[in-house]
Amino acid sequence: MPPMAGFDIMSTMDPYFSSQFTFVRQPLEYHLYTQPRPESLEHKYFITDSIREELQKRSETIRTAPPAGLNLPEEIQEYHSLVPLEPLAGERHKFGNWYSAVYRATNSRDGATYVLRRVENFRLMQQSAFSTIEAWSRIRHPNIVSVREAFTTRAFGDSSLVVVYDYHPNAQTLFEAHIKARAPVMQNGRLQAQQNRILERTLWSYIIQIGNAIKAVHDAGMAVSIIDATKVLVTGKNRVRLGSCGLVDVLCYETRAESMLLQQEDLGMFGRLILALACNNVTAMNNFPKAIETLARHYSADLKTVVLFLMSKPSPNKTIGHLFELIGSRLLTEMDEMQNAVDRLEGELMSELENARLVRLLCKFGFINERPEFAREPRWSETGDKYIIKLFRDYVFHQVDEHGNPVVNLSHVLTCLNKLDAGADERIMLISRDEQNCLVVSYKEIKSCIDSAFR
Ligand SMILES: Nc1ncnc2c1ncn2[C@@H]1O[C@H](COP(=O)(O)OP(=O)(O)OP(=O)(O)O)[C@@H](O)[C@H]1O
Repeated sequence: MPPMAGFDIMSTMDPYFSSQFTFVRQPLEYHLYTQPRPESLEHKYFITDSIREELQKRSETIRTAPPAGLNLPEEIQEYHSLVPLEPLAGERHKFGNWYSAVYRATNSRDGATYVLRRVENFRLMQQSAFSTIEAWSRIRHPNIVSVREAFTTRAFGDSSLVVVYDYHPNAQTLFEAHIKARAPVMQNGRLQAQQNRILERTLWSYIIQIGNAIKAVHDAGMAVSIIDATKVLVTGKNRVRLGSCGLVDVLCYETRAESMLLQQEDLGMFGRLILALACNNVTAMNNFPKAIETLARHYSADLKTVVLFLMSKPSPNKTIGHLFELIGSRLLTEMDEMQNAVDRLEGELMSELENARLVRLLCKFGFINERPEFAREPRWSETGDKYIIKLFRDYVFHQVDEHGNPVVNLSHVLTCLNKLDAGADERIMLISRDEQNCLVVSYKEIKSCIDSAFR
């Protein structure tokens, strides 16, 4: 019996002989397993439009140039191309006792984009205050905007403190996403206020994500110190991250309370944030009984229990760990959602799987075909290897139907390129445009022509 390709049948018979008869693994021609899809499903070769649009918008936001005349420093430390992330004119809110401003900037060392949060007119009393930023920069958590570094600068014309964070393009604050009043819209011929009420399952998702972030910070022996609707960012579909971490630690370095106390305060702030989101009002806490009544009217009793726990008096039992005991099986729902989201994204990624390889192949093609500087060189003449490549290019891209109309068929192009990349033995007939020449060649031969021409 002839041995099977790449596999010696003897090696399965007697384990004592296995060292003599080894299994020879053949390279898989897996490119050939990509079956062309029906023409009507050609769009499936690419990620869906909604995701593409979202990512494209983010990429565009990162690349927009700063408007002229902003009068901002050209460069601060290693950061340049500053763009304010909020309007410079109009009402400004204070961050504690200070005015602050947020800028996007590019780092010249790694080329990445960051956020600089500047606190104006700040005088650093002790250099050791920056040790808290070092501790923050060691925390990497999916629900915390990463803190990179902090420094003081006179580049803005005053003495400013700058804390650098990761940049999440097109992020919104929870306030902007859920609480800020929206312009009324036309409905049934009448202007109507837009419904802002946040869904209960979204609220639970936020509670779990923010609770998770707080737990990571408390486990590291630190406190968040600012949990506020304007300082929590929504960075994608229902994904939230605590922003502005570490800032209070530097600003209030001299007057910081003990971390146990600060952690209890974190839980209170967290409760107030949930209440503000549930009531659609940042000042909901000013009338606590009414706020609880509104919450009870629109949401489940479990949500009320969580808020009451977070707003209860400080006690040794009031910890972020205890909150997760109250949340219970809702954690599983959140886990399901997350896993579904990963599956969805993997599915999207699958549709782009072959594209990078095919683009490289097309680039190779582009380098070889129609080089004007070689037009009269015998080596690049319209004969031999280069001629085959040219005819193959026509076979892939320039076919016409019986009426002389171009055949625009993506599946045909991808099938040809896949077979070419795999160097298949299949033979095709290449015909010159004037129909005077006809060559029968295999993909394997065309592949070797392309390789040698490219070299
Ligand atoms: N790390 C970040 N990545 C992307 N955008 C951010 C980041 N941090 C803040 N922003 C954006 O910058 C803008 C200004 O942030 P800021 O914290 O000043 O919010 P704000 O709503 O203006 O709060 P305040 O009322 O306290 O000024 C917000 O739109 C926010 O989405």
